[in-house]
Amino acid sequence: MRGIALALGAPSDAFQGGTAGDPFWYLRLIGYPAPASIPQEQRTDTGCGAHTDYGLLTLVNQDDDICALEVRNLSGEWIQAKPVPGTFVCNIGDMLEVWSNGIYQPTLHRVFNDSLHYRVSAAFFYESNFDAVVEPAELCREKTGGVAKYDKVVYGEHLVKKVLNNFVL
Ligand SMILES: O=C(O)CCC(=O)C(=O)O
Ligand SMILES: [Fe+2]
Repeated sequence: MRGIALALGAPSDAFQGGTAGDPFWYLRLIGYPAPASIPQEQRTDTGCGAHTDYGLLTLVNQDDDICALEVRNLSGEWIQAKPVPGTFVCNIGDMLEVWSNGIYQPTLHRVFNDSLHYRVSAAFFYESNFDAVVEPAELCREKTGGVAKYDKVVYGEHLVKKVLNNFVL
């Protein structure tokens, strides 16, 4: 995050304090059973539907030998994010989009394990403070025509709204 702040022309500690000084981070270990082990009638419910991540930045470590994560490119095509051993997939989150006034765009992604093996991923979500009011930073507004393209968002409210919409409870 320090590198991203510097790249945007901000001080390296721009995400400290009220924005992400007390980050609501979480680490999820996610299991994706192989379809063959799931009863036919439940198969469409498995995996992870298309979404963008909610916070600032996500680091995903996926099984080396199973292609299941797909990302949508700028042409609207779904392409595989093939695992590269020893690396992490890095996803930009919604809060970084708002803060940067759209300079950083979150990538839509989804997961379906179509292999013969159980897939595991470890995803580390680096998020804003739960009660942070995130809005386009002034220097990002200046770089993008001077107008805020996004309304203020309370991160915790955004998180709860998306979780309630993305998961079947
Ligand atoms: O399992 C993966 O590769 C990604 C999971 C994911 O996108 C998420 O939990 O937000
Ligand atoms: Fe995700």
